[in-house]
Amino acid sequence: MLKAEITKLTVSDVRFPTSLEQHGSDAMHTDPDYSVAYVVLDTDTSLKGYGLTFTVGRGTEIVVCAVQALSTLVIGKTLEEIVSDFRGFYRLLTNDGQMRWIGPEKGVIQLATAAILNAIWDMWAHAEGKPLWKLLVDMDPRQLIRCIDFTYITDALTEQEALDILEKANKGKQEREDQMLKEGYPAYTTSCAWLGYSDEQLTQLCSAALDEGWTRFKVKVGADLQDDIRRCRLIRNMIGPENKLMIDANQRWDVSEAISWVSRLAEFRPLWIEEPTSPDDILGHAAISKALAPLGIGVATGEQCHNRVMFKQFLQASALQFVQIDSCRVGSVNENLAIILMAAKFKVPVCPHAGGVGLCELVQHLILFDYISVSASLDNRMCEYVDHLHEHFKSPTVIRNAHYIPPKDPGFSCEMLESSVQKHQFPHGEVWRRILGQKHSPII
Ligand SMILES: C[C@H](O)[C@@H](O)[C@@H](O)[C@H](O)C(=O)O
Ligand SMILES: [Mg+2]
Repeated sequence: MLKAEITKLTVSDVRFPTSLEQHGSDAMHTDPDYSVAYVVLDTDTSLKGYGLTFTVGRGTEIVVCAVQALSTLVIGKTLEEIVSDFRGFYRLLTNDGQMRWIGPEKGVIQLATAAILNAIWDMWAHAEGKPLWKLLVDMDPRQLIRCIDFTYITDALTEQEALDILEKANKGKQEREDQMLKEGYPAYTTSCAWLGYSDEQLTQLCSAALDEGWTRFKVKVGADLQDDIRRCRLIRNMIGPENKLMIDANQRWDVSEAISWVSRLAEFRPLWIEEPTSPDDILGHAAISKALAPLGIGVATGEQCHNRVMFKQFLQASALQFVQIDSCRVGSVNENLAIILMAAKFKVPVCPHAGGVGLCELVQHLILFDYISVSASLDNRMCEYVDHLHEHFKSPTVIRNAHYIPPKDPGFSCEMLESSVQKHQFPHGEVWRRILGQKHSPII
């Protein structure tokens, strides 16, 4: 299977009209249509690879274009050539002498890189007949290290240190894998409290979630302080003093505003404030972290953090207390391995971001790897879950008692149902023809 040669890359613009019901809405993204640039790699054998990157609607066509631009670097390669020097292949994609100018390693081009590399990892896991988390867990630490590009991060984490972290975590690995298979990985839910939901909806969804066994809840904040106070009070009263509450402002504030706004919400005892300000403002996050620490509130960020270099600086500056890796924002598994290992070195918990379509499916593999092979801890750790659009995936996430149950099917859980892809293609799929055909649609 490793000898398979990639013969074709197909990329589609697939969008779901979630904005019609305000699913996924926050203080900055008030009308997201959860979307993906969806990649299918064909080979000269029956082996295929499926990958995606997440977007929120308009602009997905630009990511599709970037994937097409990168495709020339992929077609004609065998899986073996790629994975036997995965670090080299990562650099080939991210350091093309001309295309790196439109990055480097950030923005649209990095989203496109993620979609392609996610498809390669999916193909590799398929070739080995394992779910991706298991492929990673079983991999020799030296081989894992050879998948990572350490350029620009050796002042924070050397290859030797990364290897030491992995080797140290060898102890107890089997027990942790067994525990995960039995109990699953702890999750929190965001889908009760999107910003555009009414108080009635919030109450109803939160009460249903409590019935299902959820104990950790995230609430969107940042548009209006009085609304935030009312909504946080409502949720805290419903979930009681013991359950966990997190708040997420999606980059809405300046630094001093973030500190004063969150101080007003401190009475509801949020565990963290997520993305309080610009995702690029490392020193701003450090100032917010310092100001909120006495209130027992941490800072979480990562869903729009460009790359490992940014994460390095966040960690070096003590600018975050929760690392929110994202399976589609940075350079796929390769770059997330670097981030997970840096977080371990700095002893900061990883709590992945998954608010989007497909993000839960993908990131569960990475957090299972983090627990089994790196951190060996569940302290202050949980993985985000949103209850939207799983029905479009061939191997959707399985949640039991508010825990992610490890996927068993081979691959990276990226494959979507062909019928879903067809129907939701933008703008010619049946769903969009219908919506765009209606005059005065809120989406146009
Ligand atoms: C537009 C999206 O739904 C975001 O609001 C979402 O990813 C969010 O920040 C999250 O943390 O889940
Ligand atoms: Mg968020």
